[in-house]
Amino acid sequence: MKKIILATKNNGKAKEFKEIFGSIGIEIVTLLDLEEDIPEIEETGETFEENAAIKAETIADRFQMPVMGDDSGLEIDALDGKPGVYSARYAGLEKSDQKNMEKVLSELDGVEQDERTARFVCVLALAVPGKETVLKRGRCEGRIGFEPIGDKGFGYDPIFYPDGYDQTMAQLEPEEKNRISHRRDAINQMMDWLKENPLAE
Ligand SMILES: O=c1[nH]c(=O)c2ncn([C@@H]3O[C@H](COP(=O)(O)OP(=O)(O)OP(=O)(O)O)[C@@H](O)[C@H]3O)c2[nH]1
Ligand SMILES: [Mg+2]
Repeated sequence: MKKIILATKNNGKAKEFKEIFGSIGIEIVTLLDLEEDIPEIEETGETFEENAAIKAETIADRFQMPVMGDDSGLEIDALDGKPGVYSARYAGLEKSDQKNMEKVLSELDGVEQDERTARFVCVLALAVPGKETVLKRGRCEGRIGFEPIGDKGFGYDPIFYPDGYDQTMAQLEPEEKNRISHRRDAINQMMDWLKENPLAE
């Protein structure tokens, strides 16, 4: 398999998938690369797994080809796992990374450093027409800071300190983020599965 369709319209994800798969010679095509306009896919699931499957299966049905979907987000322990599956739209439907971070920081007002534990989660779904969808969950543990720092990455990266780092995810070089991220973890698990269960060409 030399080309994979990724059912996303998120530029940050698209870039990371292209970097990671590019390094092993696989081309990633996303919904942002297609000429035709694909309607917004409604994320009606209550779990990352359900939403990743909805995205992958919708596009796999449409093109009758194998498709991967990524549903991901941030789970903050002091907020009982929020924003979770609502990470992209936490501060409203217009999807502003800035506003989402502000909302999280204000909800964590008064919460001390030791209590600010969190993790990024990435669930990858591989949908193949006529087959059962395969799901893999990746994680990256860390803590939420007190202000946004750094301008790399996307989403909540400027307020997330991965365990073992005194820099935020948005201060790390892309290669470093891609080495330790939840997305990398999920991709590694999916690649391992694909080695055991190769798709027919
Ligand atoms: O700082 C971050 N670093 C990451 O590495 C990361 N991965 C996910 N997220 C957050 O979780 C939402 C995904 O929501 P999501 O899976 O529904 O994707 P999306 O709606 O942005 O695009 P699509 O793939 O659905 O088209 C994103 O928007 C971000 O807020 C991240 N934040
Ligand atoms: Mg989404």
